[in-house]
Amino acid sequence: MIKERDNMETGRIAVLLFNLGGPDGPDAVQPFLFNLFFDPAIISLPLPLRWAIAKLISTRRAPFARENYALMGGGSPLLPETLSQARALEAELEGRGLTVRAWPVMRYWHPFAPEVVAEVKAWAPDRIIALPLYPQFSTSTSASSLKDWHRAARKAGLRVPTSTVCCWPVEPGLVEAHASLIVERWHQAEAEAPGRPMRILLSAHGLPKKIIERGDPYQWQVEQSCAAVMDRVAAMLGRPLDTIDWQVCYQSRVGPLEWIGPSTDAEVERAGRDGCGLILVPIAFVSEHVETLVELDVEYRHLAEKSGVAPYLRAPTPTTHPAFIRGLGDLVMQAAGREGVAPDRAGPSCPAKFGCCACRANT
Ligand SMILES: C=CC1=C(C)c2cc3[nH]c(cc4nc(cc5[nH]c(cc1n2)c(C)c5CCC(=O)O)C(CCC(=O)O)=C4C)c(C)c3C=C
Ligand SMILES: [Fe+2]
Ligand SMILES: [Fe+2]
Repeated sequence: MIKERDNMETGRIAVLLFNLGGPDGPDAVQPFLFNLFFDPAIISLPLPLRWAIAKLISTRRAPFARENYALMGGGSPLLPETLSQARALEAELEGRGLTVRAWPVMRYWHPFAPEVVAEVKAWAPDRIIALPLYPQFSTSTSASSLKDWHRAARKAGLRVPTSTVCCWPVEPGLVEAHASLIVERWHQAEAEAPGRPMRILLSAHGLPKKIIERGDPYQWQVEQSCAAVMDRVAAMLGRPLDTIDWQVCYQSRVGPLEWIGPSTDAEVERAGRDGCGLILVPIAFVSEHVETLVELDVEYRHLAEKSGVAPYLRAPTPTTHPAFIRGLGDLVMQAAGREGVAPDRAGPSCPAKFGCCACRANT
C-alpha cells in the first residue's frame, strides 16, 4: 500500500470508474449493441457506413443477446457491481482521510459520460481521477471511454485538474485478489477430485488481430497480468511455477475478422483431450456480467461437459475483494499526487511498439 504523505492536501476528489456498461432490460439490448458497434474504436469505418453496419449487426444480434441477458434476469449486473465497487472504494479512501466520491461512467449504456459530467460538476471537486476498470489498456475500451469523457467534459465546460491511470495490469492488489480466488478453487478441486490433474485457464476478452497490429498493448498487458498472478499462485501453493499447468486464452469473439488466440473454447476442448479438469479465471474482468455469468458459467461449462472436462470450476472476478479495493485505493493515492496520464507505478513500461498506449500517446 502506498503511504499517504503527511498533510497531503487533496481537497475533494471525484473518482471516475469507467466500464463498458450493459443493458438494464430487454428493450435496451439492441440500442446498447448499436452504441457499441457505432463506436469508431470498435468498427473503424467512416460515416454513414459505420451507422448502417452498426444498425445491421445490432438488429441481427439482439435476439440472441437478449436470450443471454434473460439468463441474468433480463439485464446486465455490471452497473450494480460497479456501484458496489464505487461505495467500497469511497469507504477505503475515507479511511485514509480523503474526501472522495466515486462514479461509474459507462461507455455504451447509462450512466453515460454527459450524465456523470453534470453530477460531477454539481459536486465541484478540486481534482478528478479517471480510473478505467480495465486493468489492461486497449484502444477499444479505456481509450474509447477516456475520449468520450473528455468530449463530454469539454462540452459541459467542466474544467478540473485531472489525473488518469491508463493501465494497471500487475497492480499488487489486483494480483493478490485474483491469486487468492484461484487458490480457493484449487483447494476445492483437490477436495472434489483428489489426484485429478488440473489446468488453470486464464481467459481474457479477445480482440481482432488488426487492433493489436496497430500498436494496441492489450494482449501484452494481459500476458503481464497472467504471469504476475501465476507467480503469486505458485507462491501461495508453495510450489514451483513450472509444476503448475496454466494457459492464457481469449474469449468472446464477435464478427468475421481474425481474433487473437488461442480461443477459450479450443482450450476447453483440448483440456478434454488431455484428461484434465479446469479452473477458469476471468483475467481481464473485475466484475461479473454476461461474459462471465453466461459465457463462462453456461456456454463453456456446457462445452466442458461435452468434452469430458471435470471438474470445471470458475474463479470469481475480484469485484469487492478487500485486496482489490485496497489496490484501487492505492491507484487513486498515486494519481492524486500528480497530473496527466500515467500507468500504475508497479507495472513495467509498455515496449515502444505499443504506441497506442495512453501513457505513450499521452491522450
Ligand atoms: C477487456 C474488456 C473488453 C474488451 C477488450 C472488449 C472488446 C470488444 N468487445 C466487443 C463486443 C462485445 N462486447 C460485449 C460485452 C462486453 N464486453 C466487455 C469487455 C470488453 N470488450 C464487457 C465487460 C462486456 C459485458 C457488458 C454487459 O452486458 O455487462 C458485447 C455484448 C454481449 C454480446 O452480445 O456478446 C459485444 C457485442 C468487441 C467487438 C470488442 C473489440 C473490438
Ligand atoms: Fe466486449
Ligand atoms: Fe503503457
